Amino acid sequence: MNKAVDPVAKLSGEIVPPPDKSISHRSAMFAALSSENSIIQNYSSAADPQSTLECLKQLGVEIHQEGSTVKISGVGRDGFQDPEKSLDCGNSGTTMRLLSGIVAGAGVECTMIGDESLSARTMKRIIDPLRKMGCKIDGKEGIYAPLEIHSHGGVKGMRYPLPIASAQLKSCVLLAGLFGDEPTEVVEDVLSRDHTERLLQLETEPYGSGKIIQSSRDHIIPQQNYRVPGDFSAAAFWLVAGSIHENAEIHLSGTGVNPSRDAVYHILEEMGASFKKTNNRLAGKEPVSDLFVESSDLKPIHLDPALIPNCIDELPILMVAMCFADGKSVITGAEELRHKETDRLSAMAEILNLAGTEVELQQDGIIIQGRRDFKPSAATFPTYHDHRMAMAAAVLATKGTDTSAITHADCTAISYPKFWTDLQTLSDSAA
Ligand SMILES: O=C(O)C1=C[C@@H](OP(=O)(O)O)[C@@H](O)[C@H](O)C1
Ligand SMILES: C=C(OP(=O)(O)O)C(=O)O
Repeated sequence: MNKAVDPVAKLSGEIVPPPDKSISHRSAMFAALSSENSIIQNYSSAADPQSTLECLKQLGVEIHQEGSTVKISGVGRDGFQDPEKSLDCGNSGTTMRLLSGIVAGAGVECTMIGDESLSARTMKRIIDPLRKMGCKIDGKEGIYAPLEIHSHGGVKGMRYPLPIASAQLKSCVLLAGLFGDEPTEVVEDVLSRDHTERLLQLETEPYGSGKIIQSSRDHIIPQQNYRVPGDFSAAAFWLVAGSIHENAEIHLSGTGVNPSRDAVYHILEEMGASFKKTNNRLAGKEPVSDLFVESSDLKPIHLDPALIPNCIDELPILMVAMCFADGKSVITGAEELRHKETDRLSAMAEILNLAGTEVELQQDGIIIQGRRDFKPSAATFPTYHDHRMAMAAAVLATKGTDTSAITHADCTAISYPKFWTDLQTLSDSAA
């Protein structure tokens, strides 16, 4: 389905961002792992976190969903059943990489599958460490889904310096580590999102500029009773939309502002964006605030590569902001973008090019020549079925010279089912 996006003269109103995707996945998996029952409020209705619930049900976990409230009866580490069919992770890398840590650790006999995009994403990063821990796991051509997982003689704890700054890899190893008699220590030099350590209340200690996180069979897995915060990664589309429109005032209530996720807030502020953060509070272990953004003049930036893991999913929309910052902006150290739902570096270069921005694509980044008075050309923007490409292209198109089309627009349901309605709400309230 193509979606037409018209230029918008003004953007204003209040948005409640969708429930956080990363936290929703984890809340369900950790609730299942716990020996107690949990009630999770504001669980995401997006396709990816729903894939996680379906997989857990296949593993014998009792789950009742009423609206956005999800009740999960914990089965404990040893209560997972061998599923009758393959575990379908859909489009969700987080489901496949985190759940594989649990099922491989538990020695559940199963096959994990995904859609075309997920089946083309490397799983080598999790297969290698899981094998070192004694888990039995194999993939197509050794590195892709379907993943075949078998029972084994027990998980061996290990010390694991992370070779990639990836929260999915970190979480996978820590989750498998929960099944080992000896501790597993994950050494993280470059800090990535820390929801797993927070929500499981794992022991962490500082180590150089990073930290060491520990898991083992002795660790008691806490109940997961809380309200999932609004998704900062979804809110980021409106932070940028509000910054680049001359006539914008957007309120984003109940947005998660975990410091390991909110780098783009600070990057945009450094670029000159005008934000306010109020009503700071906690939802369970996670910080939440109400955010406000209004029109601003953006300056270009050379992004510090150390910040990349803390804004990895926001880089596509940050590239859109860079198109409106007067001068040359540079992103380096972002090769991981090539391993997402699509190659997000190439796809964004194509989208920005079609809009008329001068870009230079590099192996690990992009150089963008921005202009304060930039008027994106109307175009049919390809998304490669990638939700973040679709939403970034849509925000760009709201500044266009004429009506644009966004291809495969329904892919926004992967993380943000109400995206198109929210865009309409912000555009209508300006009429
Ligand atoms: O742990 C998570 O919930 C996620 C980690 C990130 O992936 P990597 O760990 O591969 O960087 C991110 O891109 C993804 O959307 C969600
Ligand atoms: C990369 C993403 O998710 P996942 O890896 O879970 O598919 C994303 O949501 O941008």
